Order: sequence, then C-alpha cells, then structure tokens
Amino acid sequence: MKLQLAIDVLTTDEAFALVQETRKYIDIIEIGTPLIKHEGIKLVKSMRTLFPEKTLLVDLKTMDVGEYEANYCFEAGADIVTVLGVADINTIKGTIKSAKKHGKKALVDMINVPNKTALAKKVNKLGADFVGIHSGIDQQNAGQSPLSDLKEVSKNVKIPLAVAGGINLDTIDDIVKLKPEIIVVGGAITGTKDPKKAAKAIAKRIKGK
Ligand SMILES: O=C([C@H](O)CO)[C@H](O)[C@H](O)COP(=O)(O)O
Repeated sequence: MKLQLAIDVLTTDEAFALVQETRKYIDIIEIGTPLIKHEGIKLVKSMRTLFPEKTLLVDLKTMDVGEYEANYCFEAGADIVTVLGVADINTIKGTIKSAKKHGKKALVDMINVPNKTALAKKVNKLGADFVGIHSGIDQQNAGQSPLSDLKEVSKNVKIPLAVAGGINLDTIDDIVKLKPEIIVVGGAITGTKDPKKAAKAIAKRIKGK
C-alpha cells in the first residue's frame, strides 16, 4: 500500500514546501485539482524536476477530451492522471489510450458515480490502471466517507484501488484492513500545524514503520 499526499493548496511555493516536509514518508505526490487549475501545467514540470524519485499524479478530474488533457500532462512528467467516471465513456477511453501511448497510468475517479462496482468492472475491461473510490470535500461536509464503497468495490472487482476522502488517523485503520493499492490523504496532513509529523504518523499506520 502506498501513501499519496493530496496537495489541494493554491500556490506552487506552498506545494513545494509540503512535499519537502513530507518527502520521507510519502510515495505519490498528488497535484490536486484546485492546485493544477490555479498553477497550471508548469507546476507538473517543476515537480517532476524537483522530486524525480516520486510518482506524480495529476488530479485532473477530466470531464471531456480525455486523450488531449492526458497527453499534455504525461508529456509534462505526470505518471498518473485522473478522469471522472461520470464522464462520457469515450472520454475515459481517451485517457486510457493516452496512458498506454505514454507508458503511464490512468485512474478513473468514481466520485458521484451511482453504481461504482458496475463502472469499475467496465473500465477494468477497458484497461484502466486504477479505480479511485472517493468522497469529495463537499460530500465529506455532507457526512459521506469512502469506506462502505471501498468495501463493496474491493469485494467485487479485481483492479488496483485508490481511496480518498477525509482519511485521517481516526479512520485509516479500517481503510488499511481492505488493503487498497493507494491511500490518499490531503487535509489530515496538509491542514495540520506539523505536516511532517502527520505524514510520519499516517505512514506508520499504513506501513507499520
Ligand atoms: O480530490 C480531492 C478533492 O476532490 C479536492 O480536489 C482531494 O484531493 C481528496 O479528497 C483528498 O483530500 P482529503 O479528502 O482532504 O484527504
């Protein structure tokens, strides 16, 4: 299981500082959706140069022109890009096509998808590399968590899963029991006074060290 740091801040300097502080404990750097919208593709290039040892995920949450958006992200140095599961199937296919062309990976985010298991099975057949089980920030604020969806999809679909949505030290043990490939943590690290300490504690729960 890998720890992915979701960076949803809005400036490049803040993002660099967070990665520098937590670098020892994280496996994947996520350039979060608000951040990629605010700072643009130049941040992908900078992150790639500064942190060559890390896997770089760009949380595009693509809703249209999947191949086009994925192409420029992979060419800038991304290893994984995300496409929304609620997008048209041809958008999802385009993102997967781009990932295969570049030797990289496509993650289909199940946020707001009504039947997550059915779509996970479908995109698995299409060649998606990961399925993301995700309760978005607004959904979290309405009381939702990804745990029950993770249980359901992991029971029924054999595809590497990423899980995200308000995961913290109080909830992570139940997530770890289900052994997803990637555990995504944002606010429980980036929103603390000591991100390094938070990342260390969360990494220990995931990896036991
Ligand atoms: O993808 C995310 C959200 O939609 C805002 O862009 C977050 O990166 C994801 O939810 C992880 O962050 P936390 O929920 O704060 O752990």
